[in-house]
Amino acid sequence: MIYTLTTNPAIDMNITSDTISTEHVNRTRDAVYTPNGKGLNVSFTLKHYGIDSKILGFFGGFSGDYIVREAAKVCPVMPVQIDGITRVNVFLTTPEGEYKFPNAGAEVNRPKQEEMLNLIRGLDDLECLVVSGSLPTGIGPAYYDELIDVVCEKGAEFVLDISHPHLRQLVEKGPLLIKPNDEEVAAIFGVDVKSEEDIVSALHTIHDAGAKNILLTLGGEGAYFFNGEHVWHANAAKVDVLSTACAGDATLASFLSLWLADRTQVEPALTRAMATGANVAMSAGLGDFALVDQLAQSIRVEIVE
Ligand SMILES: O=P(O)(O)OC[C@@]1(O)O[C@H](CO)[C@@H](O)[C@@H]1O
Repeated sequence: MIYTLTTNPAIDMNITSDTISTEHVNRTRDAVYTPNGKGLNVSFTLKHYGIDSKILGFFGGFSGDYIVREAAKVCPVMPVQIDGITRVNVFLTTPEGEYKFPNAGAEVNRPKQEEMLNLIRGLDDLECLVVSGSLPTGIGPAYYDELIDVVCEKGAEFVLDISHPHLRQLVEKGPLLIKPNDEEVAAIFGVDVKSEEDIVSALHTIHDAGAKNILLTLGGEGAYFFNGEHVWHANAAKVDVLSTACAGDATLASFLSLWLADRTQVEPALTRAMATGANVAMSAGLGDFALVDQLAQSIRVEIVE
């Protein structure tokens, strides 16, 4: 069974405003509220493609209750209940572009952190843990080591989609897959990714450091995948972007939906990933995936090394 762990879930509030000014009241419209957080988005997208997963995370307050209730309609949820209130993240679309305001998240104290570690220790069917997103208040980066050590003790695999600088050390623990973007690769691994030559070299550096597979996303420039043998490139579908929130999570999940079960299926997995990510960027939240097949027609995947 795949489990997703969202250390810092959120209700995403997507709103639109024609103006953004400190001088006037900024009236907003078209509010869309969705139960989210990076790992939850992965579970929802996997479910769309017929792959079961279970959701782990820290949840509290009215917002936490809402997320657990809504998520449970899609996948089993195993919450660790915290005392604070799960955050609400704001995504504001304006004529100039999108503003993202992720909140820090309610505190998760040490007993709750241990409760999660024990919960994972007790999972008899754990095959792969997807750890996604930021750490809330109260949790330091060493917690990622604790989580991964529990997963490894159980003989399971793990996927990391985190932007914490500690990712540099965590790759030494041999993640099955990491999904950085170009900014994260530059900031965390200190390597430039301006040209294809840079990118291929960066992928080798990260693989040599311990990541078994790397899915490097580059927004409008598409994505690269490296499995230690070959490097693939897929272009990005051209779409009218409404909100990029959730697109990266959907890209990761849709890739996993084909590739986890059969790791030779890189081309179809990358095609599905790029089409799904583009479709999600056309709507607030994850949207309905309605245009994935159509967008997939415009994706070309090639081996570049
Ligand atoms: O603060 P994090 O955990 O890095 O990101 C949280 C978040 O922005 O990521 C998702 C989109 O990827 C949203 O659903 C959610 O609000």
